[in-house]
Amino acid sequence: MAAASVPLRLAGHGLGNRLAFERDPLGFLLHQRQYGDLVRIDDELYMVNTPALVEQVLKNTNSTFSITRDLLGEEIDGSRASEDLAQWMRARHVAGRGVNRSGLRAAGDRMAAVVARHAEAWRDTGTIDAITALEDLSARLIAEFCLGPDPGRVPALVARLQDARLPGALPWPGWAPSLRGRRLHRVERELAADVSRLIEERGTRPEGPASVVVDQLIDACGQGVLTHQGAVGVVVSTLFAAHETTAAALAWLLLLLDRHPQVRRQVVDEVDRELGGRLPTAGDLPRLAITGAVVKETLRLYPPLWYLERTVAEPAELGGHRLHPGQRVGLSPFALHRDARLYDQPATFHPARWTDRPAHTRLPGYAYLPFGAGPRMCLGAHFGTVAMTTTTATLTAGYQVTRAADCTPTFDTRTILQPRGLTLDITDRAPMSRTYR
Ligand code: HEM
Repeated sequence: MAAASVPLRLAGHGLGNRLAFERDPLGFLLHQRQYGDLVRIDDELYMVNTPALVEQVLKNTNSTFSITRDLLGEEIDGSRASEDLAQWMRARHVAGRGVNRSGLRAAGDRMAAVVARHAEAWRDTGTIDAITALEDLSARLIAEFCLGPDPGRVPALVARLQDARLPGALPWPGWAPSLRGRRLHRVERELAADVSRLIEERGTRPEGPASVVVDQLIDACGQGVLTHQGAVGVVVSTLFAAHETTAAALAWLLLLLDRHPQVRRQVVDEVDRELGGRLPTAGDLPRLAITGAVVKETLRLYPPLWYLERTVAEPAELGGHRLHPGQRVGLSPFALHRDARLYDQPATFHPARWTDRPAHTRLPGYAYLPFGAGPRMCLGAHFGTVAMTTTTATLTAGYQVTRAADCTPTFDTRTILQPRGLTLDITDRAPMSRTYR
């Protein structure tokens, strides 16, 4: 491992760094890298900037380093001995068995039909707000996947939970955050109640179509591995973690295809050649190599989770520097993915880097992290990739998706990384190309 640099304060004192981080988070993350592999932002926060140090932090999460906020931003006890952590790890293990490749194969075959239905409605409207429409789609995809073909109000409640969490564009008055917190908890309770009812209904009527995820959870509850509340919790967290990230990634992907018509042409040719006008199934995806590379490259340039953080739980040494419990360590997939030491022309959208001379054959481990890594790696990495590839193939096969002339999207980093203000025009590609209708 390269020796870590002396930790540095960029702007002379810690507060300056914090303000710079808040003002322009992405610019700050790219800027701080030049100060070394391990950079001190202030007494509390350090950044790691190399795959080797990132590996040390992510691999040792749940022991030396911990996650101290849940997916909704609430504080939790993530220490090694915590019962909450043990319960979460059991629940994620069981849910993970349902999110595996065989569980996904059946769901993947149904997925394109859901995308096609949404796309027709978008085409009828003509113009869509990308984030709202894609969140609606991904909430539906993940709700069906977790809970079966009839997830009731769950997709709509997931969208409401998201709204309740997002800070407004204007600063909040002092009393407002507690109002927002109350609203967030109300929607969370409603969502948990609906999920709980759907799991119970499935438990009493085990015949008929359902989802592998919910059946795995019910089995685990029956064996005493998991409580009913634990099963509900993992579904709520999964719904929430899945829909916003997948929607943001798809929005970036559609924006990139609009900006790079020659790549779009390659995707259209591949989809026409491999699918011949029908909807994609899970079995088609391995042959959609260019589409898959576009998905990978989008997640490299615009990883929705652009910044990850851990709290030091036990005395640690990182890059030759001692860290103490309570201090925090940050790492940025966004900055790592744009590091010229790891990627040629890192700021260029170049999907062929994943197919022509596969970048991953030369990349060190922990250099490509859209889904994180280690024991807390994303539970839905495979589902997210399948959902993005299926959606891209279905949309490009049938429709022309272009950025509306009057919109200028900007970087939104308030929660995950999204193209704020992206509006898309959806029209039929060519009547003959849509034989699946
Ligand atoms: C393109 C889409 C997605 C991206 C970029 C993404 C990214 C991530 C990342 C980076 C983490 C790790 C956070 C950390 O280390 O602190 C994570 C966690 C998680 N993701 Fe995803 N995700 C996506 C889609 C999904 C989907 C589809 C699901 C569910 C099927 C899902 C479920 C989860 C869960 C449950 C966690 C928490 C894991 C834990 O803390 O143990 N994600 N995601």
